[in-house]
Parts: sequence; C-alpha cells; structure tokens
Amino acid sequence: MSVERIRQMFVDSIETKVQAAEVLPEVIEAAGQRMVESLLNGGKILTCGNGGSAGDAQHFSSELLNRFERERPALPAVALTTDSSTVTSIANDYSYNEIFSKQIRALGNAGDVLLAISTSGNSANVIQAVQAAHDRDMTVVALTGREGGEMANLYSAGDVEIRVPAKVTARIQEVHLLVIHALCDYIDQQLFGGE
Ligand SMILES: O=C(CO)[C@@H](O)[C@H](O)[C@H](O)[C@H](O)COP(=O)(O)O
Ligand SMILES: [Zn+2]
Repeated sequence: MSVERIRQMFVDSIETKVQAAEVLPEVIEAAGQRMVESLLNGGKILTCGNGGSAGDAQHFSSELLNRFERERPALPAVALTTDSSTVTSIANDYSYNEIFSKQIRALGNAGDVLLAISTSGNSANVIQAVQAAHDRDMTVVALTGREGGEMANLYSAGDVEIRVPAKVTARIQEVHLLVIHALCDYIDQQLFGGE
C-alpha cells in the first residue's frame, strides 16, 4: 500500500507538470523578461515565502548570487527569509505579517523585482510584501497555485502571476521549483547568450 502511495505521488507530480507545461511557458517568459529588464537597469530581485516556499525563495536567490548551470558574473538578489534577527524582531515587535514588507520598505527601490511565493496566495505576510513592493514602484512576479488567493486581486499592470494549475500544496511547490530553474535559465540565456 505505501509503495503504491509513493508511486502515485510520482504520477501526480508528473501529471501536474504536464498540465503546467500547457499553460505556463509564455507566462514564465514574461516574468523572466521583467527580471532581465530590472537586472540590466541596475535593479535587484527580492524574494519571499513561508515554509517550503521560504526554501524556494532562497533557492532562487542563491542561484542568482552564486551560479545556476554556467560560469557567469554574480547577479543581485536578496532572500528576505534569511536574516533571523530582523525577522524575529519584526515579528516580535510588530507582527509576523510585516516580516517581509518592512524589509522591502528599507531595501526595495523603483525598478527592483519582488518574487513573491505562496501556493495559496493567501499568506498575509506575502500579501503585505506585494503591497510594499507596489509602494516602492517595484514589479511583482508571483508564484502561486489553486485559484490565486487574495493576491490575485492585488496585481498592477506589469506584474506577472505564474499560477500553477493544481490544488495540493506539495504538487504546486514541485512545479514552483521547476519554474525557478526555468527563470534562472532564461536570465542566463538573455544576459550571457546561448550555450
Ligand atoms: O512545504 C510545505 C508543504 O509542502 C509547508 O512548509 C508550507 O510551505 C507552509 O505550510 C506554508 O506556510 C504555506 O504557505 P502558502 O504556500 O499558502 O503561502
Ligand atoms: Zn513542502
């Protein structure tokens, strides 16, 4: 029974990726374009998310700051999940909902991009991050799932939502990681040429 259950997880994950491949490539390209424009203009990419999505936010920023698949110059990105002193003090003194938005108000500049990751689109701290990014004239790229959640009501012209067509958090996250690698590949191709 458990082996069958494990096998079914692989099947479900593969099917979710096949469905995502039908609808997401053009949207991922649009998101990659926003990121490349920002980087070419001296901007940077801030990332945030909770739980597994915090890991995804850090995964993306480390691939920009260090490298993805090839040798190339370091690219500017900051994961807003990693500074435990800042995160715990904002949560302690103000509210957990402000842990990302307060950092964005300090670090975000016009033309920067926020990569906001939430499988439900309903995490209050990610919602407040999107609002803070707009206040700073930043562009938002959102990685979401399900029906897009409350975040779906917040986007401005120029923002890009990459919404995975799935309902289970883990399956959505598995596609988010693939999208993150597709964005890294797009950025490297556009900035440093074909390989
Ligand atoms: O990784 C997982 C589940 O696969 C969890 O840690 C998950 O990320 C957490 O429950 C998050 O708090 C969910 O937040 P969100 O995706 O709805 O914004
Ligand atoms: Zn997980």
